[in-house]
Amino acid sequence: MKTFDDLFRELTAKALTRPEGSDTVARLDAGVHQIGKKIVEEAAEVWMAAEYEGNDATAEEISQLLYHLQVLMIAKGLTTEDIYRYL
Ligand SMILES: N=c1c2ncn([C@@H]3O[C@H](COP(=O)(O)OP(=O)(O)OP(=O)(O)O)[C@@H](O)[C@H]3O)c2ncn1[C@@H]1O[C@H](COP(=O)(O)O)[C@@H](O)[C@H]1O
Repeated sequence: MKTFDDLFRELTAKALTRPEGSDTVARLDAGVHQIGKKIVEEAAEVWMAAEYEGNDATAEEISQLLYHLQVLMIAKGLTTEDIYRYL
C-alpha cells in the first residue's frame, strides 16, 4: 500500500523527469494559483463526503486532497521535513 512518503517520492521524481502524459507535470506547469484552486475544491469535496457520504468516499476524497497538497509542496519546493517539523 502506498504511503504519503511513497507518493511524495513518486511525484518528486515525476517533477524531475517530466514523463510524457503525466497529470502531475501538467498541474505543476499550470502553477500555484491553479493548484491552490484545486486544493480548495478537493477540501470542499472532503467536507461534503464526510457529512453526506460514507467513510469510503470520505477516505478517497482525503487521498485526493493529500495528492493536491503534495503537488503544491513540490511547486513551492517544500519537502516533507519542512511540514513534519510543525506536526
Ligand atoms: N494520487 C493521485 C491523485 N489523486 C487525485 N488525483 C487527480 O485529481 C483528480 C480528482 O479530482 P476530481 O475528482 O475533482 O476530478 P476532475 O474534476 O476530473 O479533476 P481535474 O482533473 O479536472 O482537475 C483526479 O482525476 C486526478 O487527476 C491524482 N492524480 C494522480 N495521483 C497519483 O499520482 C501519481 C502520479 O500520477 P501522474 O502524474 O498522473 O503520472 C500516481 O501514483 C497517481 O496514482
